[in-house]
Formats: sequence, structure tokens, C-alpha cells
Amino acid sequence: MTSRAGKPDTPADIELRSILDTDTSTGFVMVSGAGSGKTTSIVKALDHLRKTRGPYLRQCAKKIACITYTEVAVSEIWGDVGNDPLFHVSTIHSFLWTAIKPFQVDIASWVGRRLDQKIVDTEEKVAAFTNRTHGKTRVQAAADIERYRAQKLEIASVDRFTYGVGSDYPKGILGHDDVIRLSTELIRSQPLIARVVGQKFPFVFVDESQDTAPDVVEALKAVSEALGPKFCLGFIGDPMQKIYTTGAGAIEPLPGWKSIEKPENFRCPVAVLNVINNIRLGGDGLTQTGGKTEFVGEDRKPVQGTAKLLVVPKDDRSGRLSAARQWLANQHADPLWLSNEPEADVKVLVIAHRMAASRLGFGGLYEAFHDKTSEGLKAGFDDGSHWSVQPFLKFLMPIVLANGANEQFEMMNLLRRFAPSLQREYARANALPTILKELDGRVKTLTEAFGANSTVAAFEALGHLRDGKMFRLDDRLLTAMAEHNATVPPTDSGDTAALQKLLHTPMKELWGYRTYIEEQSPFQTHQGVKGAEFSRVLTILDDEEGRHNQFSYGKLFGITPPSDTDESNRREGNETTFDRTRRLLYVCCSRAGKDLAVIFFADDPAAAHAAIADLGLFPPEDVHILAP
Ligand SMILES: Nc1ncnc2c1ncn2[C@@H]1O[C@H](COP(=O)(O)OP(=O)(O)OP(=O)(O)O)[C@@H](O)[C@H]1O
Repeated sequence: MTSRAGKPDTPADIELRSILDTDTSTGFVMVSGAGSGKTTSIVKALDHLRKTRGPYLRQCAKKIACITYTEVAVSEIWGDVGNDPLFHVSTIHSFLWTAIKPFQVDIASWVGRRLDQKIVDTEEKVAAFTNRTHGKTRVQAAADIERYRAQKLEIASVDRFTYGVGSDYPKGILGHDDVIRLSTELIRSQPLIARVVGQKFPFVFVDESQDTAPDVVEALKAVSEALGPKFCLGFIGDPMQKIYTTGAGAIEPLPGWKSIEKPENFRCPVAVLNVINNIRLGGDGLTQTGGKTEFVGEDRKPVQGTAKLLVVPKDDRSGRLSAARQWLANQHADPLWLSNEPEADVKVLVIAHRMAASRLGFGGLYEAFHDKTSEGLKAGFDDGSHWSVQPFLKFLMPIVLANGANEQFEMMNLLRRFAPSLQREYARANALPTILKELDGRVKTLTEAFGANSTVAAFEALGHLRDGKMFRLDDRLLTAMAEHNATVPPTDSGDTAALQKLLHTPMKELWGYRTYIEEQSPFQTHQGVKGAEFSRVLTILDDEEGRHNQFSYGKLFGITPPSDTDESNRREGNETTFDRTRRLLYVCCSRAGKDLAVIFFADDPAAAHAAIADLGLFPPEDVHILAP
């Protein structure tokens, strides 16, 4: 076990151990705020169970399951428990599949029922078609029904179903969504299956329980109901940190379960802790105590930290952001606020990557690749692996940079690796010195014409690579180039349009995109930051650029009036924009281990300043207007 298990006990840890030691315990719910050390509590509980129950569980080939949200969290906890096979540490999908995969006959009949359902659903859709229904839609629906029928026959010869990326029933592959649907349905409808799952895993802990789907929560509760005290189920989470609309939020304990509170916060300094407690006051009111401490001489003392809210006008957003960082650097005499280097530990939190894209100057390109495009195209663009952007990221930009820095060796490496004109078949037939001279001239042109400030279209740059035999372009890219109309940019959306828009994109946008892909940027999304911790956190609140109507900081701060829908949601007790926005703000602000700054882009800075200072989330003296 690593240092997590060795951290000092909190009262919650002691209470949890006593629950685990009692043979009549059936379950518990631990609710605790940000930075309270939930993962530490889980690791300590696992360590305790290993000591008290390990030998018996091993003898009976039983395991203790710990389910968490991301692969990163899985590997962290795995490391903490020393990769001991007594524990099954995994994401929910992989846990449910491990639990359910022995029931192959039930799985096969579920897949058959699923196909029947798809046929019925499509037939109902067809029945609702009108005269105005498009011919293409009719043909598609008929083809779907045929395909489902054929698949029903094909699955009869599947020997064994496995878990894969996307469902392909005739090949016996079940994707993520099907694994969740199938396992939760089987566990809930067949008590025998529920009992077998619980007997194999007599202890199940679910971390980040607020973002676990309600069906999964119900399925695990069904195991608890089937086995009583022979099974102990624990949900550990924070309803205030629910990020996904599909999450269960607060978990209702079953009768007999214990509720554990863990009020400490070990991460945030005093100034930040006060702010996050204030944010929470308008939500569930949970108040955290303690805060980060450090040794001063022999004694542990609270860290004061800083928390400021800066109201800025909504004009030149990038300029305003730079000015705010400069202001923070001056105020705190801390030049690291200006640094984008990882060591500076500055994180700028934006509501969507769209916003990072527009800050880094590739907003148009981002929209093209995200506007009604396929998931594959979006994902390939987001991580830089798509074939259409590879010529830029892998070759053009590195060689321009190498040329600028006069790194001859690196330039030669890139050319040897990628340039078709240096491949053996071509180079043998031609004089090498001539080829090298030509390539040298072409690299110079690339540097001059397509550098970081170039407004020349990407189409021209690709043409230069193709004609100079510098990089082998994907056939699909060559086709798009052949169909390209340089004078008329496409107005529609989708994958084909995205490629055409890419060809129209000025090179400087692609350079901004490179900065993002190379993670030279300190930007991260509000949603993606869960579980993380940074010294300096700068949270940007900008309703316009977020384009999420689920969130509105203007409404939360009482600047934008609530809509009719907000009012009716509030009256009916539904989740509101206010609840969602408050939670997002809580998650972002609670990441700060030292200094927090929140920037609010306002239409009317003076009015916004007055409203925010009045709210009392931040001390009034820490709410500033940064205007010219
Ligand atoms: N019992 C403890 N004593 C001292 N420090 C602790 C203890 N438990 C956790 N910590 C420290 O508190 C910080 C927050 O811990 P952790 O990230 O596990 O909290 P969390 O509850 O999972 O946070 P969040 O919900 O915000 O993601 C870490 O730096 C961790 O080392």
C-alpha cells in the first residue's frame, strides 16, 4: 500500500471501518465535498478489508470491487492497492461486463429481444410516416428492418458475446451502451443473476457516485436487496459535483444503510474554502471545515491563499484574459500567473473546448469539425489523429519550426520519414542532389508562405506538399482537394463540408489548433477538470461563448433574468439552470490549491460588479472591475 492508506484517519474513516467490521451491515452512502479525500477513504477501507477479510475472500475466490469513473482514477487506485488481485478496480462498464459475462445464454436472448424491439420501433416509425416523408427516409427505414431481421438469424451462430467499442451483434460484440443496458436489465429482472454477482463481489464501492447512471444504482441496490447482509454496497460521492445530466446525483440510502459525513477539506486554502462554502450555501448548504495546512516551523498552520472575482467587459476577450493574468501577476507579485509552462501549475478553465478554440484562434475550424459531424471526425479532430490534419501536425508545422530554428538534422529526419521524393523507388531514378535542392527550396517556401501568421488557405499548403512530393496525402484528402472550390466556401455542415472548410482555413488557424493539440495551452474545460487539483486556477465565466443553454452565470449572479422555463422548472421542483451552473462553478473553484481567480465577462461591468459584490460569494473587496 502507498501513502494514501497511511494518511491520518478522519472520523469518517473510523466510522466506515466499523461498518465494514459489522456482519449485519448492508450498505452506506458517504457524502463529502471537494478535496475531502474521498479516494483516500476508499483506499483506507480497501486496505482494512484486505487485513480483516482478505484470507477468507481469497479462499472462496471472491473479490472486492471498487468502481470509479475514469481509467486515470482506476490506475491511481490500482497503484494504491498494489495491484492486488483481491480487488477488482475498474470503470462501471468493465465491472458490469465482468459480472454478467458468464451468463451467455441470457445475454444471447437479451440481444434477440433487443433486435425485436428495434424492429417494432422502426415499424412504428414507418406507420407514422406521412406524404411529406422523404423517399430516402422510407428506403432507410425499410433497409433497417431488413438488417435487424437478418441480424436475428445471424446471432444464432454467435458462440460467445464479448465487450467491444461499438456493438456488432452478428460478430458477437456488445458496445458500452449495450453492456450497461443489458447488465442492469438482467440484474434487476433476474434475482438469481443478482445473487451470483453479489456472491462473487461481496463488497462493492462506487466512487463518484453522483455521476453514476440511475439504472446502475438501481441494479446494484437490487443485488443488495437479494443478498441482505451477505453483501455490502457503498456509494461515495458529492451531489454538488454532478457534471453529467445522466448522473444519479444524491443517492437515497436503502433502509438499514448508514450515512457517513466527511466534512473536512484538505485541498483548498482558507480564502478558497470560504468561497466554495458560500457557493454551496445556495445549493445543499453543506459546509466544509479545515482547509489546506502547511508546516510553519514545527506547527501546522492554515494556508490563507487568495480568491478574487474579476469583472471584465465583453470586447476583446483574448486581450482581456491576458490583461487579467498580468493584473494577477502584479497583485500577487507572482509572475507564474503569466506562464503557460506546466511547472507554473496555472489552469485556465473554460466552459467548452469551443472557447479554448476561439481563444487560440481556431474557432472556425473547431466549429467546422463539430457542426453535425460524425463522432469519429470530432474525436479525431479533438486529439489530432484524424488523417485530414496529420499532414499539418506531423510534417508541415514541425518542419517549418525546425527550419526556423535552423535544425538541419531534424529537417532531414522529417523529410526522410515522410517525403515520397526521398523514398527508394523515386530517389534511385533521379539524381539525389537535385531532389535535395528542390526540397530545400520547397521547405523555404513553406516557411515563408505558411508560417504561424499566414493567412493563405490550407488548400494551398497541401498542394505544395503534394506537388513537391513532400508528404503522401491520404486519398480521401486528395479527392476533397479535387472537388475543392477555392472561391465558394461551403455553407452546409457534416463530414464532407468539414473537409472543404478545412481546405479554406487560413494557416494561422491551423497553427492555433497545433498549440491546442500539443497541449502547450493551459486551457481545460470546466467539465473535464473533475478530480484534478492545481495551484493557480483561473475560471472563465462567459455565457455567450459557452453556447450551452444549460448553464448561465448571468442568471446565477442575478444579472440575467430567469426564463419562463427556469421559473416553471423551479416551481415543479425540476433541476434548473441555476442548479447546474452552481455545481459547475463549485467544481471549478474547488480545484484551487493556492490561488483562485474567476473572470466574468459582462455586458455592463458596473452593474455586474454591483450584483456580484452584493451576492456575497466573494468578499466585496475581492470583487474587482478590470476595465480600461
Ligand atoms: N486524511 C487525510 N489527511 C490529510 N490529507 C488528506 C487526507 N485525505 C486526503 N488528503 C489530501 O487532500 C487532497 C484531496 O484529496 P482527494 O483528491 O482524494 O479528494 P476528493 O475528495 O477525491 O476531491 P474531489 O471530490 O474534489 O475530486 C489531496 O491532496 C490528498 O492528499
